[in-house]
Amino acid sequence: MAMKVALLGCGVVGSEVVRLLNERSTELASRIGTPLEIGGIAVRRLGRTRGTGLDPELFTTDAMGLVTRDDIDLVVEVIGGIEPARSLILAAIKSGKSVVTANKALLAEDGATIHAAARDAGVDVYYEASVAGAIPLLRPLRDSLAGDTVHRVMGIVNGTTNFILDRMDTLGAGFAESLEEAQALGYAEADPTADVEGFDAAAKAAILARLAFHTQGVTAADVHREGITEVTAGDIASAKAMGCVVKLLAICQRSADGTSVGVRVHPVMLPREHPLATVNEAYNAVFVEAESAGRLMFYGAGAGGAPTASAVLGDLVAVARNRLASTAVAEGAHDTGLPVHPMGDTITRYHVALDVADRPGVLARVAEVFAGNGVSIKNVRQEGHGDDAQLVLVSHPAPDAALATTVEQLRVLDMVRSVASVMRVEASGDDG
Ligand SMILES: NC(=O)C1=CN([C@@H]2O[C@H](COP(=O)(O)OP(=O)(O)OC[C@H]3O[C@@H](n4cnc5c(N)ncnc54)[C@H](OP(=O)(O)O)[C@@H]3O)[C@@H](O)[C@H]2O)C=CC1
Ligand SMILES: N[C@@H](CC=O)C(=O)O
Repeated sequence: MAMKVALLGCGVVGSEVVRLLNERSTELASRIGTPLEIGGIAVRRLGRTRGTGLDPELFTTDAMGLVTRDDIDLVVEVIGGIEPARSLILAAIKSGKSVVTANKALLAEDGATIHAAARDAGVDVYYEASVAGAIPLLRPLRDSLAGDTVHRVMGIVNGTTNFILDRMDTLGAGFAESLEEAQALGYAEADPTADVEGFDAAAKAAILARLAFHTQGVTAADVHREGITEVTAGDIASAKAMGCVVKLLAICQRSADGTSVGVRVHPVMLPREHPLATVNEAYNAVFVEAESAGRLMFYGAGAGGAPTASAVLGDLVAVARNRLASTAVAEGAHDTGLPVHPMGDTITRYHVALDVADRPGVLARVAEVFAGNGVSIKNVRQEGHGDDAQLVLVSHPAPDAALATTVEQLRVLDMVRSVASVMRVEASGDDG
């Protein structure tokens, strides 16, 4: 007998899920051991042309009625956002359905509730598509690395911002036109503020931290977040001058003593020889550093309808197989309870470019401010002369709070006309 799938949402991702379910029905049936059949599709606007070729009778605006129908076995949620997605997923779980979702915003805000409900009901909640699109990353972290100790997860997890930064770097394109292009290609969230202000990457970072460090309490609100809206053409040029490229990174890291974790999303300058520096367009790439496995790198399409639908289908096959075997993965039962430490305690490195008056004693005064905050300078160079003089400094690793205070104090020095660029720097080696 066929297993019936309820699809919630039929937009960029949902319509590709429909296409792949139709095109691959025979292979999927043989891989699972039984066919999958679309039992219904919930959308917001019934009249919209979707080109799925499906019977219009399958479409409904009654999503709650659909997920609680007795003949539905599996639910795929690709609506996005917190509500009604949360209520629909919880209702599906309560009525014994396994769920596949791409919804990082919801999982980052309330994943603990959803996993607890799934454990109680003995059903699966799979969400590979929620982080890094097509890249198999979450199941390797959850399953393959379950016997190891992960120290750091660091990567590019938002396709839209990587696309924009890449266009700004390689073509000198503007921010707004690059964002419009990313939207047209189906990479951006329904509200692209989630992408450019770093909310989407922060949600993904929270999910990665939870899986990597087995700590259920990390939510998007715990993640230090800075987006790319403040990145200027000057920052890009400054990075270029240093042989670097600007990327928005998500970094989840155990503290040196292993008693807490840091979770952050912000732009960084990366040396061009760094493997993440070569990740262009909407591609994503994530480094995982584990005690015994060493360094692993995951790379692939991070956004877009078809790549994301591929991850959804992989999960659908997995949960369908589990259902046939009357088993489910109980996720989140074990909790290390590791707390998230404040950004100020995180060890980072800064690049600072200052427009300064070109007069004797400037460098000494600037160096004094760094020293006063216990921050040592790795290198310094002067560009230009007279009114155009710019002092460019890169610090050694130091607590982020000390670096931030250093910049605040530099801003008010009378010989500093303006702070032209401030950005964290990630080294090619281990000292980042
Ligand atoms: N796009 C991408 O590259 C990726 C997206 N994701 C995630 O996948 C999910 C879907 O994204 P995407 O497909 O791009 O989003 P879209 O905005 O393209 O599609 C959303 C779909 O949900 C439907 N919908 C919205 N509100 C309701 C509601 N209240 N009841 C029923 N249906 C509703 C919409 O209906 P209608 O068509 O009638 O408006 C639409 O079909 C999100 O969680 C997103 O974060 C994850 C990875 C990559
Ligand atoms: N808007 C997201 C879509 C995938 O998660 C992105 O750009 O990465």
